[in-house]
Amino acid sequence: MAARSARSSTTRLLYSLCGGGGSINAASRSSTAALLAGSFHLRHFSAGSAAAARLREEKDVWWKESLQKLRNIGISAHIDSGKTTLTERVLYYTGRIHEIHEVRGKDGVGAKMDSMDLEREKGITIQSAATYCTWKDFQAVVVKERVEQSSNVDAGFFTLYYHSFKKVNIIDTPGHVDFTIEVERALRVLDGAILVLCSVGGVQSQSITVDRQMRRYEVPRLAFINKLDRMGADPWKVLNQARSKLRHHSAAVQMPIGLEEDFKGLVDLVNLKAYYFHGSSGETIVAEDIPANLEALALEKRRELVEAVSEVDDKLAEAFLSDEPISAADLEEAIRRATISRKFVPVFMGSAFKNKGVQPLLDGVLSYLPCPTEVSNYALDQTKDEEKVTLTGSPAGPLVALAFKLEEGRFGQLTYLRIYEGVIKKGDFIINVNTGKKVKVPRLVRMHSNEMEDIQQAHAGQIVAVFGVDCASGDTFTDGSVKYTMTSMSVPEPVMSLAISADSKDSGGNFSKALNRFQKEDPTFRVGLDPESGQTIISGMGELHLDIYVERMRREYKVLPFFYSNLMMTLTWFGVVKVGATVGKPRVNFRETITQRAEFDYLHKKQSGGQGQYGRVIGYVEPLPPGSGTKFEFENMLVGQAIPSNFVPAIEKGFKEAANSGSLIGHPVENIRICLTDGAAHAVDSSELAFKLAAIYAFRQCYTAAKPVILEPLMLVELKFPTEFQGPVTGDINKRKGMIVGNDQEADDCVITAHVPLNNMFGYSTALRSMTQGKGEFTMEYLEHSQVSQDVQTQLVNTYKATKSGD
Ligand SMILES: Nc1nc2c(ncn2[C@@H]2O[C@H](COP(=O)(O)OP(=O)(O)OP(=O)(O)O)[C@@H](O)[C@H]2O)c(=O)[nH]1
Repeated sequence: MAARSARSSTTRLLYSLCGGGGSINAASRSSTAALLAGSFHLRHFSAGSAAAARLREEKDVWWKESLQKLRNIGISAHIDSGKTTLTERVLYYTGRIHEIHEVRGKDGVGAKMDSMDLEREKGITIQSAATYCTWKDFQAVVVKERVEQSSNVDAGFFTLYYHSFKKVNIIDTPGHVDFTIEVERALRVLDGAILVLCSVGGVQSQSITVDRQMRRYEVPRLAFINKLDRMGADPWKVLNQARSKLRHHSAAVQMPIGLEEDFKGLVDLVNLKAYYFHGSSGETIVAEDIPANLEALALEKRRELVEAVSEVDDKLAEAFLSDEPISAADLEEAIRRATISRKFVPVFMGSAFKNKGVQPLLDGVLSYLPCPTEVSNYALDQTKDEEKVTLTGSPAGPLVALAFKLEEGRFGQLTYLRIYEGVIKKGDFIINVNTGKKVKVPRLVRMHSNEMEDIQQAHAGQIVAVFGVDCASGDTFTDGSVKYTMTSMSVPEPVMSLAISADSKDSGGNFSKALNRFQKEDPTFRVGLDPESGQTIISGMGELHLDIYVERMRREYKVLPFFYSNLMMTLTWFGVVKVGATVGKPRVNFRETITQRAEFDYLHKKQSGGQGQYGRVIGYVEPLPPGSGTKFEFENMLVGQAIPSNFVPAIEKGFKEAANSGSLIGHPVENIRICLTDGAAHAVDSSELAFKLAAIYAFRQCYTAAKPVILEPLMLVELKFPTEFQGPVTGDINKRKGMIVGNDQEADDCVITAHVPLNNMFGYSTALRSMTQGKGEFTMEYLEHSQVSQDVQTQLVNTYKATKSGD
């Protein structure tokens, strides 16, 4: 009897190692899924507590090894660099998909990671998509142990197999700056990244933005120079641009064999071997000696690589300086150390579209990017005044997981989680530390683009999704034994707004459902109400961003939105709004601020009949120093009991409310500090309401004296067009009150960088197309809010007054 219970506890342990699904017999069968996932696999056992202890040890080793073989990476880049095309190849070579489909390919299927219809139609990525794959290094370890008979244990053998592959979780992110939040949240939870660069376009504006984001989240990265098959491909020029524009300390780890139409393969500069990619989809790699005509160049480039790595790696520097031969293994290790410590960016090359160079890049991901335990992550302990706690990244620790992305689906909310510590199992109760709510995990899945695979458990280092758990993006979950939160990601402020309403009462329900869902999923998409007109205002990161949501409303919620017309302008809304719909000019998100200190002394008094109101506030407003990072500051400088302290929060609330709408054009007032120095209260008539009103009126009283100004979003615009059109394009930028800050020549193209007010950029894609016979392209991203000129301010104030008096 005793023996049986000992056996059953070991059975349970093994059973849970197998994922808890099915019986032991079922688990012992060679299931492909289990092999792919990398799992324990039991053949036979008959053992007791000694065996259980042994298994526990084995389990620890397995966790450690499994984590060492895991990579969580993102693929980010400028628009159209080939991120989705590259990911499609990765999925194909790793066996996740069985056919390659192109972005906007002739077969009309589209790439796996662009699963939304809109993405496939437009050929752009809108939402980041997650997937995972396994690559090389299959391991089958057999543990065979004889267990002797003892008082409570049967004699016998157990044989334990475990298998594991190197695994890569990948997030493919959009390139367009309007969807930058998708890049932001992916990078927040990833351990490494591939920065894709176009071998013709080089380092473009959005490459600089995503590189900055990678820097912000301290993400080690590899660069992949894609499209070597294109005319004008010049990887060495792009490498130099990465050094100068991105300040990368980098060197190539490969060099091309031929370029453009003659691009045939790559020389691996670490191993000094040439690789060619044969087969209909480049699946067969043939390694050969370096072609004789490239040998000298390959040696020179290898030396360049060794020198660059030696500059940031002492161990390699020692060997390099003493002129010792440097083996491939030593060089690989040094590159790994330098990349993980973010001192070096190894540069890979290839053509995703022509199926060349993708497998060596995948090898590079495993060789040079960190596994989850090599990246330090920390949380804030809410029980110790937000003290920083370094997370071990071990599955043995308490559960700590960050919800970094939400999607509302037919079956409820799908929440993407990055697990930083511990294990999460289906059916577990977990605590949302931000809300204090305890929730059950009804379903745990692993994502493969828009497909899901149910799993029973997931451990530290993994990226999974849970179904039916209500939470906000950025919430932290634990098992309740700790109260940690992860710092959240940086969310940019929306720069553009649009008034919108449903076409009929019938679609009103769907209209608000759609708005609620989009707002919850995307922190850069906001919905508000214009207090004066009562219109619903949607705000986002740009025209394309708002356009995509309007189109999704039509398709997914069957709402035909009606746009209010401010200026009765009919715009062709990126070709989406048809039937001549009247579209109001989208509103730019202006802000107001003050330029000098102004005093206030306001008494709000109503003492005739009924309950009286009495509150006096005295103090001053002043501009916050530039770059202070705070938008609104309130300082209570009261000494003594002129105003009882219980009224101070109401005063702060009043000032905050007043600052929501400045009196110049009704936009929020920012960069302002309010100091309350004195005041007066009445024993009977003072109330929170009286003081709140006093603060609102005090703000209005002193606002003009504080010399308010209007700020507008200024955009960083990058234009590329054939040089012959330089005259009209630069003339047009000047007309739009833009300031040209960079002018470069790239082959036959002119590349101009300019700062232009967003308010003057509406309809620019159409204008540029007609100025350049459709050959020009541009990207635009938010730079800063800057003060408008005096004449623009007068014009805006007059328009605001006219609208108000017309209401
Ligand atoms: N010639 C050539 N074209 C490529 C290569 N890689 C991608 N393309 C093409 O470039 C275009 C853009 O490719 P995508 O994979 O959608 O680029 P992306 O970076 O994912 O695009 P966004 O996510 O919308 O920014 C498509 O037409 C691809 O077929 C390449 O290696 N060579």
